[in-house]
Amino acid sequence: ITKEQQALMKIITDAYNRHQIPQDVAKKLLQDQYSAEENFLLLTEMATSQVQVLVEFTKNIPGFLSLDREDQIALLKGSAVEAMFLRSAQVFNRKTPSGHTEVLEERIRKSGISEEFITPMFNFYKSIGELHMVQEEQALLTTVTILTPDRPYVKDQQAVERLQETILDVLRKLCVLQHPQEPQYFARLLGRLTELRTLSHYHTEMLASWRMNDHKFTPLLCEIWDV
Ligand SMILES: Nc1ccc(C(=O)O[C@H]2C[C@H]3CC[C@@H]2C3)cc1
Repeated sequence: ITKEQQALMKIITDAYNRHQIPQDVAKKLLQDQYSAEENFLLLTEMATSQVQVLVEFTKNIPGFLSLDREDQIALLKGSAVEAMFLRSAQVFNRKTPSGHTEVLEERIRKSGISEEFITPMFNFYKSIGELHMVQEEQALLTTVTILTPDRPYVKDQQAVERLQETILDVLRKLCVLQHPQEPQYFARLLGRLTELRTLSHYHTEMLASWRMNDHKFTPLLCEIWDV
């Protein structure tokens, strides 16, 4: 890893750690009662704050703000679900001492999300947990997801591709350094991104089923997901 690649990794990882869900939102998961309504409202608050965190994090990706403005929006809208599932997988797998994990799982299971989406979601969380990613890998993988050139409405795909390749190069080298006994680790990481795309299709249906039962979303979630 070259000096400038180390600098790039540091910028991205620091930004990733700096922009986290506010503790008060995470703490709420433990307090209030368990009605489906209450759980749904908590998840809405969690998802909204995760999107806000995503926007702030993305602004720190070197080169992102130099992209065409409309392409920046297209990348954010196109990657929000995947970045959110990646982030919530990491929150979920961080065995917090106070057992947030079970509570969060309980709330997700009892929030009006139908079983057909719950299963793939928790399978994904498990498959992310099994990777035991270091925080740099988490930050870089999320960045690779955001910088996906073939999102809908991206005009200058080349410019996005150049940025993504830079990050992929650092991530590949980092994986070799962090997991020397596992040469195919980098490929496994990228395989998770494919699983993420499947999840985002489930997510769209999840939103539609919530809308059906006139569940209220926040303006930010409506805007980022065109609901
Ligand atoms: N009104 C909404 C509430 C929650 C979501 C959502 O995607 O929730 C995400 C947070 C974690 C639990 C389900 C997914 C992952 C979307 C709209």
